Amino acid sequence: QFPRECVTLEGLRSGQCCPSPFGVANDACGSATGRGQCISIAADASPHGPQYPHDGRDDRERWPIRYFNRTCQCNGNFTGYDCGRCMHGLTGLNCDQPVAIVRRNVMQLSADQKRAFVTALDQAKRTVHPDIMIATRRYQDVFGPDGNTPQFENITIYNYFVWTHYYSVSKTFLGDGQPSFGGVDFSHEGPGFVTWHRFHLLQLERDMQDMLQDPSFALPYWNFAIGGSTCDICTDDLLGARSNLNMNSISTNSIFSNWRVICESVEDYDTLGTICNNTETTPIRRNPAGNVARPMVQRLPEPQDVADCLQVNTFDTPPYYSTSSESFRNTIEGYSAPQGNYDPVVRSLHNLAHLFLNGTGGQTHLSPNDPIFVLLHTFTDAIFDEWLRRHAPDSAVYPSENAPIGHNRGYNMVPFWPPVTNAEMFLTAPENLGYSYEAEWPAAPFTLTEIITIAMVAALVIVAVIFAATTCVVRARSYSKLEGRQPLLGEQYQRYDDDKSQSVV
Ligand SMILES: O=C(O)c1cc2cc(O)c(O)cc2[nH]1
Repeated sequence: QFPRECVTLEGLRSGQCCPSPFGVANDACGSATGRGQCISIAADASPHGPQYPHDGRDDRERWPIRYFNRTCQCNGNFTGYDCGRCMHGLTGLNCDQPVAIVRRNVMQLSADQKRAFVTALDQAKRTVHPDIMIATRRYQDVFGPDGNTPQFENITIYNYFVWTHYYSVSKTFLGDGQPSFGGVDFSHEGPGFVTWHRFHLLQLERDMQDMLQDPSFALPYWNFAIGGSTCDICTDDLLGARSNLNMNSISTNSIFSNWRVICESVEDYDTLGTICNNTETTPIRRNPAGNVARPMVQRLPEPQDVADCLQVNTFDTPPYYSTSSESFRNTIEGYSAPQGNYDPVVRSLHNLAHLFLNGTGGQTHLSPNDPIFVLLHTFTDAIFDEWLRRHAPDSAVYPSENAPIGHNRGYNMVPFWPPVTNAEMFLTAPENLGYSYEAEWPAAPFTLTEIITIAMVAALVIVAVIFAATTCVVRARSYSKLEGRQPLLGEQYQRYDDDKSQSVV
C-alpha cells in the first residue's frame, strides 16, 4: 500500500509521501529534472450511499487521507509514487516509446508460453515487493506499542496482490467486544467493481513486468463462459489439476500445490482489530463444480450470458449496489441475471465463476490466493472493455455521488498508492491504458431502434419503387395514346388493342 521510503516515523508523522526517484535530497517527485512535484491530495468528499453508517470509524474513508495528505503529481508521461516510471502504454528513459501489450486466451498459448506464465506467477509468489510495504495494524496502532515503531511489513509481489483485495473487502472494526461491521466493500457491489479490479490487475502485471524485466509481459485470460461443469484450465500445465488423493486439493504435479494462502485468520482480524500480514498458512483449496449443496453453482456461465450482458445499455443504476437492476456492472459482477434483471437468488458471470471454484477462490477475503483469480478477472475486464468499446459512455454515466463508500467516480481506490480514482480506469484499454485483448465477441444484434429504422427505410424504398413503376406505366399509356405506339406492353395487350382498333375501324 505505501512506498518503503514513506513508512518511516518521520514520513508517517509528516503525512507527506514524495520520494525522489533518484534517491537524492531536495528532489521530491523528481522535481529537479521536471518530472513532478509534491502536492496536496484531493480525496473524494461527495456523499456515499446509505449502506455505510459508521463515518469516522474506518481508515479507508476518504482514502488515503488517514495516512498521507501529500503525494507526487507527475508531469507529462511520467507516473509512479516518485514519478520514476512511465504511464501505462509507454516505455523508455523518457517514457516516449509506445508499448502495447496483448492479453491472450490462456488455452491458446503454446506449451512454452504456458510454462513461462506459470513460472512467472510462482516467482511473483516468492519475490519480495521491491517498493511497497503493508500496514499490519490499523492507523491508531500503526506507530507500535512504544509510539516509535511503525507497524509495516515486507510482502511478496503475489501476496501483495492478495492483500490489497483482502484489505478492500475487510470489515470495519468498531472496537473491542463489538461485532465488526461487514456491510462495507470497497471493491465489490458497486460501480467500482470493474474499475477497482482493472487497476488491481494492472498493478500485478506491472510488478511482474518489472520482476521479469520484460515490459511486454501480459497476463492471459480464462474464458470461463464455456458452460458445463469442467474447469478446462485446471490441468497441470496451467493452474493445476485436481489431486487424486483429495477432492479439494491441487495435484502435486502442479507448482500451485506448494502455494500457501495468506489472510485466513479472519476471526482475529474481526475480533482483535488486527490486519492480515504476509504469514502463509494452509494450501489452496479448490473443488470445481463440487458444491453439492448449491446445484446452481455447479455449472460455469454460458457463452450466451456474455452476449446478453454486453447488450445491457446502462452502466449502473441506483442504488449502485448489488441490488441494482438493468445495470451492466451488476450483471457482469453477477448479482443480476445475464439479461440485466436483478434477482436475489441469481449468481451469474463473474460471481458464478468464483462460486464454481468452490474453495479458496470462492471467498472474497481469500479468493486471489488461488491464481485462477487472475485469469477469471482478466476475462471479466475483457468483457468490461468490450462494453466500453460498444457503448462509448460519457464519464458522467459513472455516479459521482451516493454510490456505496469507495465507489464514487472521484474516490481514490483503496488501498492503492499513489492515489488513483475510479474515473481513471473508466476508459477503453487499448487507447488509454496500453493493453488490449485478443478475443472474439458475439456480434452485436440490431437494437429495437435499429430494427424500426431499417423497417421504415425498407417500406419507403418499396413505396418509391411501386410509385416509380406506376408512373412509368401511366406515362407509357399516355405516350402510346398520343403516338399510337405501345412500346411497354406485351403481345396479348397489343393483340387486344389491335383487335379493338380494327373493330372501330
Ligand atoms: O457469493 C458470491 O456471489 C461471491 C463470492 C465471491 C468471491 C469473490 O472472491 C469475489 O470476488 C466475489 C464473490 N461473490
